[in-house]
Amino acid sequence: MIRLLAGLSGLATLAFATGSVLGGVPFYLPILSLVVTGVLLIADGVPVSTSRVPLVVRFLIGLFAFSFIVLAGLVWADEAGLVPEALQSFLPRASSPIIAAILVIVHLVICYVPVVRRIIDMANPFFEARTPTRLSMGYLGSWPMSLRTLGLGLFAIIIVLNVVQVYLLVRFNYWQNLFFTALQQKDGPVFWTQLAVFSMLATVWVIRGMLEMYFTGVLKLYWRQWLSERYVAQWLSDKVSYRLALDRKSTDNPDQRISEDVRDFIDQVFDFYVNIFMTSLSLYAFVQILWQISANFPYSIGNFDLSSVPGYLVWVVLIYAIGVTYLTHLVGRPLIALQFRFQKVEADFRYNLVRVRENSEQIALLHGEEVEQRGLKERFGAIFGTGLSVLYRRIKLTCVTLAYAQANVVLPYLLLAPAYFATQNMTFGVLSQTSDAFGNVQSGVSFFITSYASLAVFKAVVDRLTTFDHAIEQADAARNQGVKIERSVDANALSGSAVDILLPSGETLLEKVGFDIRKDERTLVTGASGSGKTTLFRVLAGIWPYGKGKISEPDEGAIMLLPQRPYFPLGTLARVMAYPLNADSFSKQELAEVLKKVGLSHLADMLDVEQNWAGMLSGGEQQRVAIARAILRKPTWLLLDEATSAMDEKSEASVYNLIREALPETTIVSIGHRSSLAAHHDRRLDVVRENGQSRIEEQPLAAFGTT
Ligand SMILES: Nc1ncnc2c1ncn2[C@@H]1O[C@H](COP(=O)(O)OP(=O)(O)OP(=O)(O)O)[C@@H](O)[C@H]1O
Repeated sequence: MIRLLAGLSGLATLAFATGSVLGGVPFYLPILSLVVTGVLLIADGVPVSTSRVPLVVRFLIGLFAFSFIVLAGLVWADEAGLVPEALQSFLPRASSPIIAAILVIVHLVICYVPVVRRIIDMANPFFEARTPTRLSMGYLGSWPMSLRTLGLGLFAIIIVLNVVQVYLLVRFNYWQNLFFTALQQKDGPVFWTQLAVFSMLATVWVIRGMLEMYFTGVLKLYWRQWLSERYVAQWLSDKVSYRLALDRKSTDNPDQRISEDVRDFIDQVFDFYVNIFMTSLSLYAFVQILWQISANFPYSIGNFDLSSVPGYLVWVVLIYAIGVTYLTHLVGRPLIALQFRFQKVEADFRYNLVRVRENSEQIALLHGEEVEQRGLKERFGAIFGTGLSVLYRRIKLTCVTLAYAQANVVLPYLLLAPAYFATQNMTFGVLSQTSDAFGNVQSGVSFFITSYASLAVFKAVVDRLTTFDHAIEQADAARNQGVKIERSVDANALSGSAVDILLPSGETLLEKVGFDIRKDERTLVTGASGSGKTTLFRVLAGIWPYGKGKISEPDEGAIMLLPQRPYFPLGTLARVMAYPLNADSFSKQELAEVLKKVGLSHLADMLDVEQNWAGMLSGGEQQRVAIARAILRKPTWLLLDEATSAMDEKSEASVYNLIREALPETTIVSIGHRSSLAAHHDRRLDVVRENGQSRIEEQPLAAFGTT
């Protein structure tokens, strides 16, 4: 597509050059056309590599290049006298193709600005995604398309709507002149005509606003859905979330990054681009108007005729806007740090409340309410203090901005009134139009000056997402990096030789240990608290990334590990039991039978009940549900890490007997501290911790509990 445009633009260059030599066509058209052709070729990978320019920028370059060719073509057609008189008023200004060509060039250049490039690189994958989706537009219907078509299509519509907005602003500006002049001259017919024109313009204005809101909202939602799903998939792929949690220094709050930061990134990248685009266009349009009008307003300071400076009103507005924006910056600057602090103390307070809610039982048992109240009061004290500082700073800032807004009402008149009174034939319409153009230029300049502050906030969001990306990449790479555990498949044993198991800090927990757990015997792993039993199980289950040595074990799917505190997802009891499979993977009857077997027959009628099961069931009952899960899954190897510790000895014995009956093909490896467990196993491995290091020793079962 871009190449086709480059070809068209190349042909246009030849046509414009001929027109220019023959006379009529302005000399800059062939030059610009040549430059646009060059940019298109570079964007398409000629002569540099294609990957340099992201798709989303190539698309924008293409869009603006197309506008350039059309606009330049119209200007050319007008010069050639091909446009009928009636259509003259619809022709673009001679300068319009210049803006389009500038936009083409600027978009290529900004690709090479490092910070902008980082932002584009983060935004681009959405616009490249070929994932099929449906664009549904309420009553109008819905259409299948790829995300890439949807994203680029909506983006193009939004840009066109913004161009329409600037066009309308300019039309309103001219309308002011005609309308107020008609009022002043008591010209009834023109007044009524202009009122009708206004109604039409206003209607288009309202419809345009609604359309922009709709398309922007839809695009942002699709984009956010895609980006959140991508992050969630990366986060939950191949144990990345677990490894991220192990390495606590790398990323805080992945939840916040996936929800708030993704939302903020999309909002800000979008608004930032659209605002810059819109403001640039409007500045361009209104600077021209103000520049032209300046000549009509003679203004002298003493003997100096200010109006002898070309476009002096533009310079005045520039100096004024820079001055006031600088003042606003001085007064408002401390607010950024204060806001940051305010968000932090708010988050601290909320986090404390959540902790109290989650641990309400412990707090009640320990009579900790008073201490908690004091803690919460202190946290709120920080909110109060910071809130007051924010308030005072805001009042000062509002004082400046309100005064500025009021001054803006009269300032243009203050500047223009002397000329208005001194010039007999100057209409009130011109005065009003000038004041409007003045306001537009001034707010455009202010936007550019203040946008650096939003860029700072924006950068913080981009940084948080980039570090998250890096952390995910690192956690993914940690699987292979520094981890020297060689795994080979052996369906009949869990064995290891010269295995070092390390902690995330690099410290050695188990050094050069060997073990051989065979399929045909039930093994009990014992050892003092903190000796490393659970970590050994994590290594066997394939989730612990820190270590080296050789391990042989069955395929990952053959091993199931039940921890002391099982995880219960939110949802129905059937879902909890079937996890991680779907609830409908098992029939209700099957689930009810297993519940009965593990001694939870009283829950058999509640399989479809949705509630916080982890909060409602006792520790022992939760462990029984986990055993039920294992019975449903029928693993070849079942690792029980104190998975029956919350049960009394009798219940524990019946659970072990049940496992033996229900899962005759399954090999059990348990971790436990109770001597009664010896009866359910054939051998014992003891993890001994001495001088800060642990080793594994074979010990007689009979000695367990008596040592
Ligand atoms: N994610 C981690 N980060 C840092 N240290 C850890 C981590 N997990 C475990 N450890 C440390 O490793 C050591 C062994 O822990 P592990 O849980 O394997 O012991 P254990 O023998 O199962 O203890 P217990 O019988 O009390 O359950 C402990 O000192 C523990 O603090």
